[in-house]
This record gives sequence, structure tokens and C-alpha cells, in this order.
Amino acid sequence: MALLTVQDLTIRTQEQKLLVEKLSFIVAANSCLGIVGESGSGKSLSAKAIMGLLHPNLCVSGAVNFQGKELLQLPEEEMRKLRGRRICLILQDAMSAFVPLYTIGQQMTETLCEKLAVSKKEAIQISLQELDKMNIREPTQVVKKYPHQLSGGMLQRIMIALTIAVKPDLIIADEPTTALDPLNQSEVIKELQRLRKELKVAILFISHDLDIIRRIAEKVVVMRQGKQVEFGNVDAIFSTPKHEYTKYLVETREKITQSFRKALGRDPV
Ligand SMILES: Nc1ncnc2c1ncn2[C@@H]1O[C@H](COP(=O)(O)OP(=O)(O)OP(=O)(O)O)[C@@H](O)[C@H]1O
Repeated sequence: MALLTVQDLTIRTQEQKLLVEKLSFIVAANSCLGIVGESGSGKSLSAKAIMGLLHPNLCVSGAVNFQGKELLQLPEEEMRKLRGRRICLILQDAMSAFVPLYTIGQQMTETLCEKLAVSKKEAIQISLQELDKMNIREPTQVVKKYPHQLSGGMLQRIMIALTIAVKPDLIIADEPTTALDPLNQSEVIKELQRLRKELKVAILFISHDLDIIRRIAEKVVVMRQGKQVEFGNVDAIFSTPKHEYTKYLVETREKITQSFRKALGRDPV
């Protein structure tokens, strides 16, 4: 069943320059759709358009249907109710998601009180429980810290813990692992997979990394220069890419992998 249907999403500047052209895809409930493409291809703008967070100097058209609601027509107040509750956004730079002046605990508590309409005491309890579930050690100490006192990987995992607590239906993860080292990347991917399994949440996962998309998504949209060049099952698209650009992406990835294997003294695959 379709949870999110994006139809002909088009984004232009006021000067009519096309930044995203006729993007169309479906995200089924409890599935993961990847959007892959080079820098500047329009991935983040598309995510922002779905969330109703585009810069006001941009014009958007097309249709974005989420749980039967037409998001591009929704009044801002309604949209605000959906954002951070039914649809959550996880960004590349977790640091920017937190306010530097408040502790992690204060920020988690405030978000949970607002989004879940629970008391402060309950919100603190939920925060500690979710941090514990994320295998974050000594959660009672972590909640007393300010964002700058924690690593990027830790902040990203806290963001995911907060998202889990809110129990949304859709998570839009925009390059959530790009700023992380491989160990933290792997942890974050594992947590997102767990989230899907446990909460039956759907994920729209934006990345320029084919390997990560292959690990986490079943379907993929390939974007280039604002245009959607392919949409379909991950295995089919990466094993038999139709579009020249997808072929180029897959071949480049394979060449890099083989160079690494050579450098490590292993046989090329
Ligand atoms: N407010 C804006 N006004 C005009 N152009 C913009 C605006 N925001 C983004 N753009 C342009 O739109 C294009 C697509 O940007 P977008 O951030 O969606 O790319 P992306 O695929 O997410 O890239 P990256 O992987 O580097 O984040 C870029 O050329 C960018 O410069």
C-alpha cells in the first residue's frame, strides 16, 4: 500500500530555472526507497519539498500525497503537525539539528512533550529508555551534555533515538551517514534497519553512496541534473542498469572497489 506518492514534482527558481523536473515515485508502507544521484542533482530539494521546507524563493508544482493528504496544498499549521510526528527528517549534520545552548536532555524532553503530548517526567523516562535501546552507554550522563560535547556519530544516534520515540510513519533520511566514519556509518544503518523492523516505519533514504542504498533500500530513484533517470527495484537497476548515467555510476563503483581490493592485495572480483 502506498504511504507516499510523489507525482511530477517540479521545483523552479523565480527566474524559471528548473532545479527538479517531474520527479515521480511511490514509497510503500514499511519499505525503503533510496534516492541516489550526484551532488546538485536535486535530492535534498526534493526532500525539503515533501516536508514543506523549501526556501520561499523556490516554486514547487506537482503532487505529494501522504496518507491521503495532499501535502503541497496543506496549510502550514497542518503541515507543522505532520512534521516531526508522522514524518521525521534526519539530516547529514546532526549537530545542526540541536541548539547549542541547551543540553541533549532538555531538547529531547521538549520535543517529546510537544510531539507526544506527555508530561516532562514521562518524556525524560522515554528519552532514557530510547538512548539505552540505541546502546548509548550511561544515558543519564549523556542527557546532561551539550551538543558540542558529543561526537557527530553519537549525535546522529541520539537523533535516531528521538525519532524512534516519536514513532513516525515515514522517515526522510538525507545523507545521514555521509559525515560519519565507517564504524558509525555501519551503526546508523543497523539502527535504521532495526527501526524499520520494529516500528514498521517507511524510509526515504537519500545518498550518493550506491553501496549504502544497496544495503538498505528495495527500490531506488536515480537522479541526474534534476531529472529522474531511473526508478525500480534496487537489484534490477544495479545489475542491469538501462540509463547511461546509472551504468556509469555502477561501473565507477566497481572500479573503485577493484582498486581497493588490489591495494589490499586481494584478487579483483
Ligand atoms: N534556494 C535555492 N535557490 C536557487 N537554487 C538552489 C536553492 N537551493 C538549492 N539550489 C540549487 O539546486 C540544485 C540542487 O540542490 P540539492 O541541494 O537538492 O542537491 P543534492 O542533490 O541534494 O546535492 P548534495 O548531494 O550535494 O547535497 C543545486 O544546483 C543547488 O545549487
